[in-house]
Amino acid sequence: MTIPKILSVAGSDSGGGAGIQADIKTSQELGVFSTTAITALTAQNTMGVQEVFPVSTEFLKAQLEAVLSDIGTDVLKTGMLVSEGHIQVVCDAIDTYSIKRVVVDPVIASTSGSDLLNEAGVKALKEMLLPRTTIFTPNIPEALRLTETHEPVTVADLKKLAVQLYQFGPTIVVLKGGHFNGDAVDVFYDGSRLELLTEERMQRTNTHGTGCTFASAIAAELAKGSIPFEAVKLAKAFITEAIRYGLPIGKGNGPTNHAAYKQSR
Ligand SMILES: Nc1ncnc2c1ncn2[C@@H]1O[C@H](COP(=O)(O)OP(=O)(O)OP(=O)(O)O)[C@@H](O)[C@H]1O
Ligand SMILES: Cc1ncc(COP(=O)(O)O)c(N)n1
Repeated sequence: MTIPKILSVAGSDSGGGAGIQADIKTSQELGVFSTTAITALTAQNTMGVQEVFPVSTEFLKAQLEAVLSDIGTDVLKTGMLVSEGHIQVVCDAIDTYSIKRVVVDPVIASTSGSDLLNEAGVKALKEMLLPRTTIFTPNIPEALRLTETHEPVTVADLKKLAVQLYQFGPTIVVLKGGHFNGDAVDVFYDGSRLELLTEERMQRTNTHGTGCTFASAIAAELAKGSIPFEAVKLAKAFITEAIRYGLPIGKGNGPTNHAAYKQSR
């Protein structure tokens, strides 16, 4: 029996809704084994990020080597990456272990406004990691930061932005429309095929960790052998149910409900 596996390289969210915790819960729900390499510990809850304690680049490398030299992985997924040095270590691991499927969620800042990747890290993300990326999943503020363009107003603007992001080198761009005005429209672009994945926008406050959950669902489905577009379609259904049944936990923005998709089947 082959067991599908993902390796999540991300930060720990003590509040349990985003980061490593979201990735583990999502892959478990989708029947995929997840290993982890933690880039930073955050003291965080539904109100925001109180403190960040980065792991040294040497210790990140030790975690990656421990996992990859023994267990291996079908897909490597990244979230919070802290700095240029951390990105270099991840790129070295991708090359050394010839990892062919890489899902990159460019966590630049938390929804509550804390920086989770420094300035040099944003440059390294563009120059080093994106050319090694299979599926790149920026949200609109991240896309604008990387391309230095204006806020998309129409769906045509969203499509243009996805095409611009493709120039950074990933095989596929999935531009997330959670921050768009109107429906929650995501754009899938692989250099020739451009598809829209559209769901009605739900008015919800418990949306902490939506990006991490969506990207890890894509990674899990790729690990199970789905082709990229099918993996993205399933991840969209997974996140839609997770947002619909978001959990009223804590005093601020609660987490999404990672169990909702499976319960709805
Ligand atoms: N209110 C909503 N209703 C329906 N779908 C939504 C809503 N908000 C986000 N989504 C969907 O959730 C997924 C994640 O998108 P989003 O743009 O929120 O990511 P993100 O900003 O990286 O998330 P976060 O930073 O909160 O972790 C996308 O598929 C998006 O369309
Ligand atoms: C460790 C970690 N990784 C990612 C996020 C982004 O999630 P959000 O934008 O929902 O705050 C986060 N807050 N913390």
